[in-house]
Formats: sequence, C-alpha cells, structure tokens
Amino acid sequence: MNILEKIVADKRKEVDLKKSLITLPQLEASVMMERTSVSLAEVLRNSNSGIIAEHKRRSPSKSVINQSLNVQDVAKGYADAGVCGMSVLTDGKYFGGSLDDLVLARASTNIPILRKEFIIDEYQIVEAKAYGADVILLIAAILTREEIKTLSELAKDLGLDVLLEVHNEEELKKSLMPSLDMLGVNNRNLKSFEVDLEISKSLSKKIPDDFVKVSESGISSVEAIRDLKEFDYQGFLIGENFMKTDEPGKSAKKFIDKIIA
Ligand SMILES: O=P(O)(O)OC[C@@H](O)[C@@H](O)c1c[nH]c2ccccc12
Repeated sequence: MNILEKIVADKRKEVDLKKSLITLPQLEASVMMERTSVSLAEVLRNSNSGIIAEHKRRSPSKSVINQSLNVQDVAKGYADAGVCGMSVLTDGKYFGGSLDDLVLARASTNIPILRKEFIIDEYQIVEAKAYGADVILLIAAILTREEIKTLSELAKDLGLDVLLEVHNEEELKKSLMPSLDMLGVNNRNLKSFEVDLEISKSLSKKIPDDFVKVSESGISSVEAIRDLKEFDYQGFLIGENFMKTDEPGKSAKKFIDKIIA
C-alpha cells in the first residue's frame, strides 16, 4: 500500500465511524445555508497576487512544520496580509489538523476558506459546509469520474466552490466537467512526495481556459510565482514556506508585497 492508499483507507474508517454517531440527515440539519460564501475563484480572477495560504502543522513528507501557533492568529495574519483565501487542513492523523481548526479559522476571518481534506464521501462535503468552509478540494488521484461528478455537484448545490486537484494528464482528462471551478495542479506527487514545478508548467496548456488555474505545493519564491504566471496560473497554494516561520501572516505579507511591487 502506498501512503495515499493508506490515508484513504483510514479516511474511509473515520467517515463510517462518524456517520454512526451523527447521521447525514442530522449533519444536514446543522448547515446554515444563509451564510453566503465568497467565491475563491472570483477573488483569484481579480487578484494580482493569487496567494492561497495554508494552515499546516505537519505532513507525512515533512513531519513537524510548526506546532506552536494558534489557528486564529494564523487566519487573522493571512487575512491582514491580503491573501485571496486560506486553506485549512482538517486531517488529523497525517497532518495534525481538525474540524476545530476550520471552525476557528472561520470565526476569525471572512476571507474564503478551503477545507483541505481527503474527500471520499458526500458526508465530508456537508461537514465542510456545516463547519464554515467556502471551498472544497477534490483529489482526482483518489476518485473516479463518477465520484468527482456526484461530489462536485453536491458541493455546488450547497454553494461551495470546487477545486479539483490533478498531478498528471490522465487525471486531468478523467476529471474535466462543468461543476468544477478551479483546476489545481499539485507539484508534489502524493505517493512519492517528489516536488517539481515543471508539472504545473507542462499541464497548463491542457487545462481549458474556463477554469481558474492553481499551482499547488513546493512554492517558496516570488520568482517561481512570476514564472508560473507566464503559464496562466492565477492561484498559488503555499503552506510550508509560510508555516515554518513564527509569524506566517507576516511572511505572507512580505511575499505579497514583493509580487505586487
Ligand atoms: O506546503 P506546500 O509545499 O506549500 O504545499 C501546500 C499544499 O499544496 C499541500 O499541502 C497540498 C496540496 N494538495 C494536498 C492534498 C492533501 C494534503 C496536502 C496537500
């Protein structure tokens, strides 16, 4: 079993267990539909920086990144820095995140928030909405085309934006459909953890123009962003580069100031 298969197997158990405690209809009853979400895709289209900043304590590839911050400060710092959106990891076992992190980030800022999770079940999408997310991530490597369709359509019904993540051409071809808003190219191979920004560059021209293009992972310099902008990317998902510092918000601010200078 590779690491991605292991994460998904654990996630299946986790979701089944949750469903036995709080049923899907019960969870649906706690969704506040009246909260109007801010569209991350729209914000990215109109931004000069395109930064989506992530809250990530640790990861399977990097073990500890930063365990001493609190998510409210990070969220406020990112918002003050002028990021387009925030990504919050909610996986506990491999990334040290939680739904609590999502709620606290939501309570701390109004910027669009992405629930960063290994979504394999509609339950997790209702959960994302109930806990205040505006955007969900779907990972093509762990879903069939049918699943991507069902899950993304449910997200759209709930007023959520959808970011679909791919890592190669095959995943991209399998996934294109109108219920997606943003196409993310993960520069990190989730099975081997290898990072290569060339992945974003080579896949760019194969992504139709109606989707906002987002380059994800391994971005640590403003030069890399300038380079990726030449390949039509409008969004840049950055975690570790900000989170490894004592004040991720300040790091993001410096970064954004340089991009728009
Ligand atoms: O910390 P980085 O290298 O800047 O990467 C952020 C983000 O792209 C990465 O955390 C990520 C992208 N896709 C994922 C899917 C699951 C978990 C994590 C991820």
